[in-house]
Amino acid sequence: MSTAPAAPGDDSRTDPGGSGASSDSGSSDGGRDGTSRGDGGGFGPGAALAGEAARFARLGWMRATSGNLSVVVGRDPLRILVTASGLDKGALTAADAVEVDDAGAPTHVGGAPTDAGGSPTDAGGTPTDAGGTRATGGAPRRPSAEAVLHARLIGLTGAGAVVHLHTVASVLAADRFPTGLVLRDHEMLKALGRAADGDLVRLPVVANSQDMAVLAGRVAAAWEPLTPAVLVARHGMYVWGADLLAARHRAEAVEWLCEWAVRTAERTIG
Ligand SMILES: CSC[C@@H](O)[C@@H](O)C(=O)COP(=O)(O)O
Ligand SMILES: [Zn+2]
Repeated sequence: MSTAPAAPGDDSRTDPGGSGASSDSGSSDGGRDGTSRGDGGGFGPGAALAGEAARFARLGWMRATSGNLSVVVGRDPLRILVTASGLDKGALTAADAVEVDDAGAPTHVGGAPTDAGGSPTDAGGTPTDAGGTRATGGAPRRPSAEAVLHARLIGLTGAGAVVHLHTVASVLAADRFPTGLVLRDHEMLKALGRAADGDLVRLPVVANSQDMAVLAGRVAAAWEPLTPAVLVARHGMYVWGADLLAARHRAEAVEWLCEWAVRTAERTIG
């Protein structure tokens, strides 16, 4: 007898081994598997995404439904839980997340299995017309429009979590430093895993695109192995880490550095 696929927000299905628990800054809020208790209530990756999103939203970094977060829940094959699209990121619940594969395609659509392209199928693999990924008893949910980019970054970097935030300072910095934000001699660089003295760090900047394949290609071409962030012009930042807590701390550092750079440029250049 085959096992029924778990609902996308079903946190009981968490794969602790694949959740990115090997944080470089500890596990999230005490959760042994790095998935933590989130503000959305409960434990597991869905609750962790909701909790992180609520935290970022309180900072004003996920306004107007912007931004999206993801966490790895399995490695073989790669399975990623990503926030659902179009929702208020300050008010997510544990069920407001969708599991996707290494290409960013939903693995469960309408609670049913999918084919290799993410299209819904019946138990025998015949395509069906189910409309969207559905948490148990809930409304249909689609993965973030930027799930493809999350999957690409996780595949490239081996990260356990990715955060995408629409912060004002990251957009201002990308405007001001369109060829990349070069930084050195900052204590805050240590939060990015870099040295505080003499280490030249460049945050890459890429042009925005509404075509996720194009944007993912730009980010894939621009990212640098020692620098866990990319700025997207007129859009925001992508930051990654071993788990959600590491990604959060790095995002906070990127925001701090962007704000410093922009304010300093205003003061010294005008
Ligand atoms: C204010 S809409 C922003 C979106 O277009 C997108 O950039 C974004 O960050 C959120 O998309 P989502 O599909 O909700 O994950
Ligand atoms: Zn965005």
